[in-house]
Amino acid sequence: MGRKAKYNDENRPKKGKGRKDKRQKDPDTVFQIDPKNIQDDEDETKKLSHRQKQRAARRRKKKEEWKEKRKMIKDKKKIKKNEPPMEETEIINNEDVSDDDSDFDSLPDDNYIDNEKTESAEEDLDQTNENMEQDNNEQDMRLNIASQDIFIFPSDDDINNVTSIPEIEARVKDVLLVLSNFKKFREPERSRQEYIALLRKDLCTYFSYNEFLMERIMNIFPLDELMNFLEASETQRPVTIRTNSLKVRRRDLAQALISRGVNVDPVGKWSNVGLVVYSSPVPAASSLLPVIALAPKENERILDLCAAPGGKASHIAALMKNTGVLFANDANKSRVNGIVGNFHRLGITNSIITCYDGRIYSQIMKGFDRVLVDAPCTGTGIISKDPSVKTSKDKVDVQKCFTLQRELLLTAIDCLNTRSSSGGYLVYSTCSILPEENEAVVNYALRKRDVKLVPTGLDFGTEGFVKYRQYRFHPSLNLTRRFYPHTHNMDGFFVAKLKKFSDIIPTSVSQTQEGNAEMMDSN
Ligand SMILES: C[S@@+](CC[C@H](N)C(=O)[O-])C[C@H]1O[C@@H](n2cnc3c(N)ncnc32)[C@H](O)[C@@H]1O
Repeated sequence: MGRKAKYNDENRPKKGKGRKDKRQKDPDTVFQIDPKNIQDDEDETKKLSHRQKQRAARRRKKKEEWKEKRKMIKDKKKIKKNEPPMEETEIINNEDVSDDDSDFDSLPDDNYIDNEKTESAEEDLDQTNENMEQDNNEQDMRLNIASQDIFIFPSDDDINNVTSIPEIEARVKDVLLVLSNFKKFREPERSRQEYIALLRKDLCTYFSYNEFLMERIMNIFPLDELMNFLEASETQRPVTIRTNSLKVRRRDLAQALISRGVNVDPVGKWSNVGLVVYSSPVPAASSLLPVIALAPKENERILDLCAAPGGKASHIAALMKNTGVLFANDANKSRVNGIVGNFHRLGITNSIITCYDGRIYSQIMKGFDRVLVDAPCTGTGIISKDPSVKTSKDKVDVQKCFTLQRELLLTAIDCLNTRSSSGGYLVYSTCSILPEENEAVVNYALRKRDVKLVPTGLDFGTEGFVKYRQYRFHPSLNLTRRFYPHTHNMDGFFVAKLKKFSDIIPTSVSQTQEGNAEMMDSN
């Protein structure tokens, strides 16, 4: 017997182990930036390989050298001040070389201070003690750091000849720690860029990315979020299915699946057709988002410009309740055949399926109430599904993608009917997380056509970038939404919704805007 699906029942009593146990857990973050996690040398030596021990020895040696340097600098300062009498200087030096704080407290003062000394000598002594105390505090602070495992920047040989993944993992943790408090943990002669470059190299090895894509991803996220994203992209997102509301209600579908032993749950309050499946392979929750944002209405004329294999188009048809007309287009003929098959199976009867290059669609047909552009992209949001993205995408791929995306988006806008009584809306989406394919493409369309961004209607997701590195986008780009595997437990995705106001094609564009666009082009 399956279990009954109960919706709208928030107070359902908690049951013991069961399907909830199969929920995908949050990603385990191996890399945590926590100074407390640093081992001292002794602990470390117990677990280390031969090469690691050699490195640890070099670290200790370097530490000693640092201590010596500090001591010399301090001694010089003392001499400059010309304060303490000889024996006190010795005491200071003794204390100075000691690693044990208790040395200072236990100094037999009386044995070292001549009772015959003048008042001014006593004042000198007070001053010296004060200095010593200060030095002591400083040293305490230093020792706190020294008692931890200070990360010594590796030599080129060490960088290039890492032999094991645990070594890389340890080094990534160390570098993250240094970067988390750069002033405190850096080596003075090393720049932040050097640590970042080392981190990038190690992350590429650890997670198997090429340097190009890793650099792009590192530009998007702060370090702690970066690690979460990389970890989350190693794990497949939960499978989500959409109820075909043309044939069945979600409640009945869930019941049918549960009675066949499939573990399902509603995907979330934001969708009334999605079900999360806890043990099988198919599309992700993010694919529901663009259609929810498009908000198709009955009896409208709607275009899905890049529709194959028809996942989102069939969702649109269902929301239209098989009324109006849905044009489902794709440039790829064999993929178009997939749409035909899927539409038959799903009982969709309001559609016309076409196979054109989307970039010329406005020359074939126009006057749509709504258009969806679910654009072809680099797929950097779905790395967990297609890990080849990690190594196969380069600068040229990104350029090719955003050039095509811009052209498709402009044509899609031209296909929209400005005078539509119910619509005039367009949704642009990608499964990429790169701003070049998302905010920059939409920003380009804002300059080239008479359109404005409007809220997506999705009440979750993070805001699109208005600023990204040195680039500045139109402030309304904050209305677009980004979705990430590590924050929303779904594939990486981008959704923007635009409203068209007229067929006017703006000609004059401010220099700054053009400048930004050129920067994105040359990026
Ligand atoms: C992200 S997929 C679309 C997925 C689809 N919306 C769905 O939900 O099933 C992008 C699609 O764009 C199509 N495509 C690529 N270049 C195109 C072009 N110039 N015109 C129209 N479609 C194109 C690809 O064949 C691919 O099927």
